[in-house]
Amino acid sequence: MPSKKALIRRPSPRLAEGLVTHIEREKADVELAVEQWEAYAEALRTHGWETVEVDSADDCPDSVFVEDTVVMYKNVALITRPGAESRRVETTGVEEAVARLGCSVNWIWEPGTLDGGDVLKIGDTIYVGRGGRTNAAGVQQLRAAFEPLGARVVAVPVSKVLHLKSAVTALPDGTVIGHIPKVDRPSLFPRFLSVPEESGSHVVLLGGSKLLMAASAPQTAELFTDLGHEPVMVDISEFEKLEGCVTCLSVRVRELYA
Ligand SMILES: NC(=O)NCCC[C@H](N)C(=O)O
Repeated sequence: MPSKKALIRRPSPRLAEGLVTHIEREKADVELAVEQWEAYAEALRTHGWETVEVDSADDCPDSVFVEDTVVMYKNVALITRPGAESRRVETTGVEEAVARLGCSVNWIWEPGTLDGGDVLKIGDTIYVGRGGRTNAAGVQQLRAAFEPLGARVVAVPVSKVLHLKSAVTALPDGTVIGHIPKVDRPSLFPRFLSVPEESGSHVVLLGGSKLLMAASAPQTAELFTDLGHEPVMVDISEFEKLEGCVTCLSVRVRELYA
């Protein structure tokens, strides 16, 4: 039976030491971050997702951004090899968690690097961002892992932001959304809608017309409401200070038949 589980990982007490690449560092308030993370997890549960906590990794400041460590396609969990060396140790706990869930497990190997934040799935098309964290070998390995299972992998350049999904995600109808100044090549996507705020580019599909979005994108939420979607807003300000967005705080596991 198709599953509706979401992996999440409690913020590390060292969250404020997380990596910052494209923005100025602003000190994150860890206590507030934990509250925001709990509200985020609650929003997932309210909309029918069973949250599964990966064992926390207190020594890994960026471990809350669990999306970067694993890519799901069908029942296969592809454990990544994060582009930032300091994040590679995060994958151990995630590997244990997906194995416990009954996923089939595969890996990105050296010299490949790939962050889950660079992978956007729209049906059986998998866009992968080739940027600061994902290299060409990582793209090739992603292809080798998922194309035999029926996916078509499309590589796109990413230079203006941390990850592909910092620039674009997709609405339930497959329309790709992004804030134009941050998107390298909007023309690569068959249907593209420009949004007014950078953080409006990030949505997690909760099911039906519900979209989980950051509270920092109220104008984009209005645009989506006008188009018949139903935004569910969460404040993730402390994660945004570390270049995180709503997408990177969870990994939805939808096709488990265990
Ligand atoms: N998928 C994502 O957008 N992940 C955000 C990761 C932020 C973290 N501070 C990092 O630089 O790796």
